[in-house]
Amino acid sequence: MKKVTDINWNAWDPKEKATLMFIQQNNKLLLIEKKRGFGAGYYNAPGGRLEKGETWQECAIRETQEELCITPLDPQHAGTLMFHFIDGHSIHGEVFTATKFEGTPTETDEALPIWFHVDELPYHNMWADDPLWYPKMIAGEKFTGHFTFDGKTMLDYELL
Ligand SMILES: Nc1nc2c([nH]c(=O)n2[C@H]2C[C@H](O)[C@@H](COP(=O)(O)OP(=O)(O)OP(=O)(O)O)O2)c(=O)[nH]1
Repeated sequence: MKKVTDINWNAWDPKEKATLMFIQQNNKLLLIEKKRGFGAGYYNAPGGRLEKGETWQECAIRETQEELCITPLDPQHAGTLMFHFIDGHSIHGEVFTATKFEGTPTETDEALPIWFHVDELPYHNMWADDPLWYPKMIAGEKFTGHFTFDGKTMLDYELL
């Protein structure tokens, strides 16, 4: 299925569930250069797969602790992303934001922390859908995105 309208997103059953955590302070976003795993080499937010028994928010906090050695404070739910890959892979992502955190962002095996001004984001080295929904997230507007991908190539999308 290549078009987002080919998919019944209400009945869609993702193979994976994952989170993203965006720390935003003074018009800057704390991103990572992802060093390994899915999307390695891209800039992204810290995040990763939901583990059994944890909530989305607990996952977003845990992954940020694991990848950057910091603890986001008072995370807010920002949006929902659903990715369908034509090879059968699929990921449901929940996006969180926070303006405060404890600790010092530190490089780990998984991630190198880098602050970017919101007007100078490295979209050329990010997932193709990111420029579509980052502006809403930065503006604090809730969003839901549906996307079809062939590998790294975005085929179709709708943003609600
Ligand atoms: N910004 C953005 N993030 C995406 C896109 N697609 C996608 O999977 N992600 C995120 C969701 C997850 O946080 C991350 C994939 O992480 P993952 O946890 O499934 O994979 P991983 O290989 O890093 O595995 P692990 O850390 O759980 O061991 O990438 C996208 O199009 N844009």
